[in-house]
Amino acid sequence: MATIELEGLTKRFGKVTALTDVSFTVNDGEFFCLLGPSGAGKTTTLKCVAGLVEPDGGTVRIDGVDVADVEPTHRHLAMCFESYALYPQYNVFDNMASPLRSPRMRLPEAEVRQRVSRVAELLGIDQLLDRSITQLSNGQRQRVALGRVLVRPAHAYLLDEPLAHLDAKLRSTMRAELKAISRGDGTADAGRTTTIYVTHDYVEALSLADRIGVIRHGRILQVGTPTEVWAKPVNAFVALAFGKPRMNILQGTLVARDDGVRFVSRDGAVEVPTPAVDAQPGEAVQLGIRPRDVTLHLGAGDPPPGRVRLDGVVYVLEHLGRQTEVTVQIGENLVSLVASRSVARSLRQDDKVGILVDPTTTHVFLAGDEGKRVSR
Ligand SMILES: Nc1ncnc2c1ncn2[C@@H]1O[C@H](COP(=O)(O)OP(=O)(O)OP(=O)(O)O)[C@@H](O)[C@H]1O
Repeated sequence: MATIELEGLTKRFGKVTALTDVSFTVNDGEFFCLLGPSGAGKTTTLKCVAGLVEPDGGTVRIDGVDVADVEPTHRHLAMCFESYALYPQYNVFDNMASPLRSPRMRLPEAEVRQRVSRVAELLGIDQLLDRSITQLSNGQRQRVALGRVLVRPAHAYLLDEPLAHLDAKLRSTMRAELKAISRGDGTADAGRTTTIYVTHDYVEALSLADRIGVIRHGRILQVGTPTEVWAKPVNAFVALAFGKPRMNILQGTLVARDDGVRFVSRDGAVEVPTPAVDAQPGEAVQLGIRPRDVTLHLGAGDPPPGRVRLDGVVYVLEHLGRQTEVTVQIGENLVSLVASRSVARSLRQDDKVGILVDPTTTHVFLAGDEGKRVSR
């Protein structure tokens, strides 16, 4: 177990700036997900921690010690990068056992067997232990590569998209297993192992992480618990990074009315009170509404107290299994919501519908794709 601190890391590759002032701390035993789109700098960050990339500036500390002069092999980290290298001439068992039999570790063979079989069982590859690597699917290879990391006693695991090549069902099973392994369940090592886990999949981050660091263009935008990044995204980019369907973002301005400040869309068709906003009337802003915070209001009648009714027409219906994504056009604005199949079944394109918005669940950001959150 270890604390890992990154302070002001910068890295350039020629003209490309991969990291700018990256700072965050991963606490002892914490499962930390680094989430960001392709090219954001996730792998480079992980490699700086591992010692495989030398940062141009900044510091990496492991348990309070600056590791700039510590060789990768002496950092006591177990790493799994997406381009996993396995020994094709060995079977699965020997691949997983190889780090434990290395001259540096040389664990007794009984312990090697015990560790390999526990992890293999957790990852669902125990029936493959005698197979040659060449006889495995990509998904199975990926699990072997991950297993090879997890068998090792280490101060921390650095995992780079370890579930990338698995199908959806297996990914979700593996997520649960990984969470269990990181807690120390079923492994020989007591307690939780500090883990930095790189992913571009927000579901993975929300379900696995104790805390998430959102990275874009080599900068950390927000670090927070899954609840914090979901409920209080610091800017519009972070808001859009979580959730499917994605958060609705409407462009407009803040306008002072007699009863308080409101968001008014550019075309004037959407007006929603913005009760707690740190911005001035007249400012260009974006209103964020999560699809699951919007409901349909079919028929006439006043909205329930505390809700705002907006009227529009059905723009598109998209079936998502037992639910349907309904996109409603209000003036020039599109607002998506998720309705039950039974409710959506009665709807047709161009039908007039009302939607209900609870202003206390909305998010207000300044204009721009990284527009800062101004709602409290
Ligand atoms: N060895 C290298 N030489 C040149 N440029 C590099 C090198 N490694 C990374 N980069 C560049 O640095 C930036 C960050 O890359 P990095 O691999 O860290 O992103 P990432 O978030 O892990 O992306 P992905 O999800 O696609 O793996 C990218 O623009 C990438 O092209």
